[in-house]
Amino acid sequence: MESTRLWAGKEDAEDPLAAFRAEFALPDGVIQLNGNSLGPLPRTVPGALDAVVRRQWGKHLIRGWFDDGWFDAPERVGDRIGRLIGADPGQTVVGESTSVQLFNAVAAAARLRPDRRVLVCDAANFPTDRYLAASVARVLGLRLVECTAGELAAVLQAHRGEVGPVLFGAVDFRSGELLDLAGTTARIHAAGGIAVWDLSHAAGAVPVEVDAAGVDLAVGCGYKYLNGGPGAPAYLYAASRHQAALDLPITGWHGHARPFEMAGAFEPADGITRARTGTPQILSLLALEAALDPLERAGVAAVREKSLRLGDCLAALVRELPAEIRPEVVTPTEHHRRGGHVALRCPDAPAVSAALMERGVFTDARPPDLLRLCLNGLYVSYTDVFDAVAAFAEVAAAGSGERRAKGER
Ligand SMILES: Cc1ncc(COP(=O)(O)O)c(C=O)c1O
Ligand SMILES: Nc1c(O)cccc1C(=O)C[C@H](N)C(=O)O
Repeated sequence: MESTRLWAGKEDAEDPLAAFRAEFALPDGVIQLNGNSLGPLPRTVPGALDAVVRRQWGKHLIRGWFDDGWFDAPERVGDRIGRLIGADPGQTVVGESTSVQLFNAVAAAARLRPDRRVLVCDAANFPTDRYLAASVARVLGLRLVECTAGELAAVLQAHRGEVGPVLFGAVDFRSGELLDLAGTTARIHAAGGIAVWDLSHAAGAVPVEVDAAGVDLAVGCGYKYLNGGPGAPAYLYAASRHQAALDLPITGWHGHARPFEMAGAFEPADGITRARTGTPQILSLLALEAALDPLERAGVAAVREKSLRLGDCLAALVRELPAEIRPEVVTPTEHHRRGGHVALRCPDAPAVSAALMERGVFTDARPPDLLRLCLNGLYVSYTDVFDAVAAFAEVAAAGSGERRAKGER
C-alpha cells in the first residue's frame, strides 16, 4: 500500500493542475470530496466581496448599479458561465435558485409547443426537478410522464406527437452517470419535443457543449463545480433561436425592455435579458463571478481529464479492498458515461460518511445506500484519493466488525 501512496505522490508532483489547489482555502487536514454539493472557497472571493461591500456598496451606494456594473452582472456572469458550457454569448443569464429557473425554463419550454400536452421528466432527477416539473404540469394542465433515460425512446414513441418539454439531468446526482447530451437532445427533437437540461452536476465538471448539442434550454446551480458559495445564484441558458418567442412565466421588471420607464404592462426585453426576473442577488452573484476564475484558467477539459484519472485511481484502489468491506462502484466505469463524482454502494452509507468526516474526509451519502465522492481535478490530489480510500477501509472495517458482533450480515 505504501508503494501506492508513493505512486500517488509522484502523480501529484507531475500534475499540471496541482498549483490550483493552493487557490482554494481548504482547511489543513481536510480532503474535500463533496464539491458536487458545495465547492470550496476560492481564496480571491473574500477580498472580492470585501471590495463590493465596503467600496462599492459602502461608498458608492445606489450608484453601484451602474458605476460598478451591478446592473449588467446577470448577463456578464452569464456569458462567463456560458463559455464553460459551450454557449456563445447572449444566451445565459444568472440569478435566482436552480428551482426557480427550472420552473421558468420548463414552463417556457411548454409554451414553445402549446399543441403538446405531455411533459416528460427524468425519473432519476434530483427531487426539486421532479417537484417543479409536476408543478408546471399542474399550472399548465399538462400530463406529466416520468421515465428513466433508458425508457425515453419508448416513451417518446408511445406519446408520438404529444411530447413538449423533456427535462433531464445531464449527470445523475446519485449514480454519477453522464447522459449523452447531444444524442438525447437529437432524439427529443426528432419527436418534436423541447430539450431542457439540468446541468448542475455537469457544468465545470465535464465539457458540456450546449450550442453544438442543439440544447433548447438549460439550467444549473452555481455552488457545485462553479464554486460560487452557499446559495450562489443559478443560471438559465436559452438558445438564441428560441429567445424571441420565449414566454417565461416569471415576468419581473428586470426582464422588461425598458425597466426604468416603469410601464404598467410587461414587455419582454430582447435577447436573454428577458429571462431576468427581479433585482439580482448582487453579493452572491459577484462572489460567484470571482469564484469562476481558477476554473476558467485551468479549463474544463483539463479538469475533466484529471478527474477521470482520479476516478480510475479510486476504482483501482477500491478493487484492492478486502471482499468483506469492498463497496460496489455504482458509477459507470467508461469515461464517456461518467460525471464528476463516483458513487459507492455500501451498507450504512450515512454512518460511513459521518465517520469519514470526523477523519477530515468530506463525502456525502444519498439514500438508500450510496456514498458519493466528488473528484474535482481543480483541488483534489491523487494522494487525497489514496488517503480517502485508506480512511474508508478503516471505517468500513470497524462497521463490518460491529455488524458481525451484532449478528447482522
Ligand atoms: C440536479 C440538481 N438540481 C437542482 C438542485 C438544487 O436546486 P436549488 O439550487 O434550487 O436548491 C440540486 C442540488 O441541490 C441538484 O443536484
Ligand atoms: N443544495 C444543497 C443544499 O441547499 C444543502 C445541502 C446540499 C445541497 C446539494 O447541493 C445537494 C446536491 N444537489 C445533491 O446532489 O445531492
